[in-house]
Amino acid sequence: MSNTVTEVALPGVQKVASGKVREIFDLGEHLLFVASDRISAFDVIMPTGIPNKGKVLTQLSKFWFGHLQDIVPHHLISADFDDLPSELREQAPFLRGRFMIVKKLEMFPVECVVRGYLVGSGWREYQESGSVCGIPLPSGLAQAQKLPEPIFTPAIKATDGHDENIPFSKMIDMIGAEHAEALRKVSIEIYQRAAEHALKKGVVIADTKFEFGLVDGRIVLGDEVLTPDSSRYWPLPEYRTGSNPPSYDKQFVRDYLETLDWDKTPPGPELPEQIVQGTAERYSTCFETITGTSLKGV
Ligand SMILES: N#Cc1c(N)ncnc1-c1cnn(Cc2cccc(F)c2)c1
Repeated sequence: MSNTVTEVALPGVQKVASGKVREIFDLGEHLLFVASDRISAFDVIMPTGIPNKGKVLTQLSKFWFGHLQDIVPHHLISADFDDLPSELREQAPFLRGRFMIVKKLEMFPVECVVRGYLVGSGWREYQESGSVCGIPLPSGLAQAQKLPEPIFTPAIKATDGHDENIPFSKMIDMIGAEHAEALRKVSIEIYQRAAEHALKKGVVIADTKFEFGLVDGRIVLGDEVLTPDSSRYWPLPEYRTGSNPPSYDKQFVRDYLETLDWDKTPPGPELPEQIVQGTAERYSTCFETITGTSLKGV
């Protein structure tokens, strides 16, 4: 049977939000943030899941929340199975390792993107204008080159689901100068801390996206954080400038899809078992490399 994955449904709890690969449910005082094994490539969700992907991304978020909590408070309350309500422990054992019980935040309607390397839409914009999101950059930079300093390029979720870059001035209009400047500062600080840690482990975190909210007027880090779904992870040994470096986690899937006569529109094609297993191994290796611990027992 193919390892297909459907949206998570949970008995007795209301779903309040869903993304490509994650769902949020209302537990009353808190929220339940669930990561599925779904994987997307070229912005299309594949019908075949990657075993343990949701567990890896959840446990990576838990690691990074702890690693960064001296800089910024976070919304994670617990990722321990024993802390789930009893009816969920009994009826949804598949949640083990892939959920977070989180505080309810008053979310800012802005995605806080930090770019440390010149790649993707940033590279394309730089080639045309010498700047990224209106931020001028030195001339002569190569594709995937490390930027002199990380840049903050906020975005909003467009109606078609894609991220739309906005100028910092619009972020100020949306949430006020005090919060906009505070989010820019803390986003760059936590990206730098994480990127430095990852580089020591042989992983380049090229860019990432944070989401924040407020609790009692205080800024709190929400969503997932510094996962391969919210960030570009590159293996350092394969990192080169001048082309798009291979993705730590998704390269097997991307390379396989490029061999198909597929027009990159939904539905995505089923993934062969060897691609699934190879990708699952990349995710678990990524977790062990970044955290220095094993997923076994989670
Ligand atoms: N995190 C968080 C969070 C929180 N702690 N409190 C209140 N709201 C949110 C919240 C609401 N939507 N999102 C985006 C999002 C993320 C993941 C999956 C989705 F479907 C949608 C985040």
